[in-house]
Amino acid sequence: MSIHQTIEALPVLDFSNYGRDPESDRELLQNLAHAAREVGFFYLTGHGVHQLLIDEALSLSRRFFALPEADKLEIEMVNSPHFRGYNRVGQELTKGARDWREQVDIGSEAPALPRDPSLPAWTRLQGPNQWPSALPELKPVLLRWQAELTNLATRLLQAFARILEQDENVFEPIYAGTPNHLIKIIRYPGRDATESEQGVGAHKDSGFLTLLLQEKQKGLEVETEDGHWIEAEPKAGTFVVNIGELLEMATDGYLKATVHRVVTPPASADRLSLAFFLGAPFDAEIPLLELAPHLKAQAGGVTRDPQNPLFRTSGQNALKSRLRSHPDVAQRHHADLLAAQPQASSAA
Ligand SMILES: O=C(O)CCC(=O)C(=O)O
Ligand SMILES: [Fe+2]
Repeated sequence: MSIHQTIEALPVLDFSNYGRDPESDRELLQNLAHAAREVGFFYLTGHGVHQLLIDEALSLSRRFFALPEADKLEIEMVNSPHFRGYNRVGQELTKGARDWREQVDIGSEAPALPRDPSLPAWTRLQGPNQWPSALPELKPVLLRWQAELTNLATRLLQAFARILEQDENVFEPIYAGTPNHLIKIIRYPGRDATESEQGVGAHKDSGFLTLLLQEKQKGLEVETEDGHWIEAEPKAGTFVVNIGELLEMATDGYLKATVHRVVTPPASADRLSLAFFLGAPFDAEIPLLELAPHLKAQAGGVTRDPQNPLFRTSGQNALKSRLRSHPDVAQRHHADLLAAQPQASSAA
């Protein structure tokens, strides 16, 4: 990558005029290319997601986390072979260490497939979500959230295709039909209620793109190429967008998935965020784009980490992340797969 100076803050991109006229598109795409290559993280304004929906999604998430524990445990993830549902604080691991956050994972909804040893193991990821009976309003709002953010992430992916000098629809197999996405609603308790600073440990996201909504409390930090951390504090009206491992793979490292983490909030504060990960359908093969020579010359290859092998089949990649992040689910439902799995590294 091309970092020659210390970056102090994430860039802000305004998407409101995207697609209206070639002149403003050119400027936006230039800024996007810059942001994507320099930090791999940026704030997005003009995203078109209605403030009322944002407010509703945040307030219902808060109400979910305020429910009595028994109501939350009704949808505990360990009940779901498909890694859906609620995790208590300290239940999820990043690089083998506990993340001090509670969360609900909601994926693309589809019927579970029969356990058939002749099917690839990642088919076990497909299945229904769990929804809390104590808060029935949560489901319709998060389904709208899924639909809106899939739409936004798709438009962003088209813009990424353009900065890669590809056809705008080169990633269509990723989002046409039934796209694969994951929502996490997350609450990070304050320092008085945790045992460490690790809200979520340093990691890369495993999908194509992540869109993150932060409520008010800061804590997200992004690692720059020169190894320092910049704060991505909440900015009203914005999403934080970042690149995941699948986009790194598709571009042979021209675009990089950037390492980030969340630091536990101070005592008596807490932090709420909603993360949306656009992945690829589990049966999709991640394409390796044929980049123009001047782009290819800047593609440094995919980061090789023996602890974190990357697979071209999307489902295999997703299963790897899920098994190591949720050892309780893995033990209960997928013990037969564990011996074959390498440990550590990405959170989602
Ligand atoms: O909560 C946040 O701000 C970020 C969460 C995150 O990075 C993740 O879940 O992958
Ligand atoms: Fe992340």
